[in-house]
Amino acid sequence: MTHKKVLVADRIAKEGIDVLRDKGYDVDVKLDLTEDELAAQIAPYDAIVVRSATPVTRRVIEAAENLKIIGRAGVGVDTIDLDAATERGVIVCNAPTSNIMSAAEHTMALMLACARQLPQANASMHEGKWERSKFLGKELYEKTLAIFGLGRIGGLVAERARAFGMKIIGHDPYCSPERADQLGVELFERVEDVLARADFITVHLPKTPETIGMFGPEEFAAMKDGVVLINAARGGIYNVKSLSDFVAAGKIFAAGIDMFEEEPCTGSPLHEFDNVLLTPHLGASTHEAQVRAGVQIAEYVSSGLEGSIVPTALNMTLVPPEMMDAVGPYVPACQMMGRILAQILGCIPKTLRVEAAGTIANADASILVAGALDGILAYRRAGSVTPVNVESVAVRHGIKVDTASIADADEYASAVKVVADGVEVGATLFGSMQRPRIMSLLDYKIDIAPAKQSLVFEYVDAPGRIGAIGTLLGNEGVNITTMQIGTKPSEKTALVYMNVEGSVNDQLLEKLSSTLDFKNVWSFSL
Ligand SMILES: NC(=O)c1ccc[n+]([C@@H]2O[C@H](COP(=O)([O-])OP(=O)(O)OC[C@H]3O[C@@H](n4cnc5c(N)ncnc54)[C@H](O)[C@@H]3O)[C@@H](O)[C@H]2O)c1
Ligand SMILES: O=C(O)[C@H](O)COP(=O)(O)O
Repeated sequence: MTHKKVLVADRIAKEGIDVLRDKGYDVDVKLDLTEDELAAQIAPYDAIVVRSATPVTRRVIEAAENLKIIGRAGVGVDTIDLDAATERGVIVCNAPTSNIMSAAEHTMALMLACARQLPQANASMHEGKWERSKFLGKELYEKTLAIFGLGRIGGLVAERARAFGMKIIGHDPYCSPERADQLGVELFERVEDVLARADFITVHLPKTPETIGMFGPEEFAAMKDGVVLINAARGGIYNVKSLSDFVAAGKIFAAGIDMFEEEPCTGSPLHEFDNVLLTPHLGASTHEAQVRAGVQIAEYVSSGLEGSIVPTALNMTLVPPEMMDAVGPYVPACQMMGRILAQILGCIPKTLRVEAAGTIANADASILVAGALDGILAYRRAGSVTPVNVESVAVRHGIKVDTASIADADEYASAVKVVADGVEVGATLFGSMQRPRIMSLLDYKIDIAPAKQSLVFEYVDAPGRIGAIGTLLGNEGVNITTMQIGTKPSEKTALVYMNVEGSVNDQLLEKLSSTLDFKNVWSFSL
């Protein structure tokens, strides 16, 4: 009998490797492979386990003929090409709670070390000096700590900082007021309001296009003189060049940096300063975190290889066969509807209702809710929403969820409707590939297979509107590939859903809105 093969490409705890071997897998540990070497050797493996040192690139994934699952023994998956994995049907999962306590404790260690100048004092002692007056520090007590990103690690840091008597403020557009209250954090909507108030600032954000470079010259200038800055999240959230300029100018008392844009990092402008405490990505480097990460990822990888639920799958939700048969094909449709609602609402909704109708009316709706919530939160979260974490994710974001079973799906065999803060979208599946098709939007009846990019217009119905939209888009080089019109005769309004190709930007949307008198115009990227 041939055994499934697992490649462990980064250092993980022996306990994790033991779990994989005990389950009967052939486990090879090959460390420090280059991309070329990994691409050349990956073909026979069913699974690969990595940390942050070994990127799993598109090239590696495309060379992986048997790969079913990529396991990240830790939190961040920014070194894994999620799109390439999803395209190839390869599950990507992580161990998102394994090292958060260690990362939070490392953050506190950096804060205290910065505040009391411990590295400088230690270096001075090792040089045989006794310089008591040189190292005058700051207390944490009664200082204001600003936390950017109030997720798992940000929350743990808030709890710990409270024990030091700090006042805690924060910014996280996706954190509910209830969670902020629970954590004792005063939330601010605007970044600049937080910057001006903080004595200490720590970031616990994922690496996204929004967060990379989130702190540049303007933000540093808006901070208090003598601020202490910590980054144990991802390199580049503080722009390194401008951070070093502000350290050089004496604006910043100290900085504690655990993460770098390029790793390994053995030289940077920050290396010049004694009051910048640098650690080589050590947030998760504790015995306890490594055992947890190794064992958890081994269990999840095994679940994936055996076809069971992988609770932390980031790019797909695996469900048991009986559930999958009934509602599984609706998961992508629910994710798509969630993404549409997120783009209409522009914020996380307070209420979410999922109605399953027709032949799926009596199936377990948790997977549909998970799909819808996953879509709504898709742009913001590091993790995915699955039936396993759906309840806690909803509570964490302050979303009240309810579900309904409707026996009759009108002219369809089955359908799902998702309503967020009163905004409705419905979909059914069509064809042998069971592709999602939107059948209603904002209670307008339509019937369209959504493309990657679409424009939606709601307006008071009158002759010539579609022609005018078409002419304007044509003039701007935007091609309409399909469209559907829905009307509400009683309100004398209409909605047109257009799949489009070409460059749709804010200027074009503004031009459309100002030239033609619409009730609403939306651009969706799916
Ligand atoms: N130093 C280490 O070794 C180490 C260890 C573990 C995790 N990490 C990193 O720490 C970071 C946080 O991890 P986590 O597990 O707490 O993640 P998380 O997903 O639980 O929390 C991230 C939070 O950031 C918020 N957020 C997203 N975009 C935002 C924005 N533009 N502005 C404000 N808030 C925003 C999200 O709403 C969320 O609450 C990640 O980058 C992770 O990779 C580092
Ligand atoms: O995202 C993470 O889990 C941390 O950054 C730790 O990364 P590591 O496993 O490479 O130490």
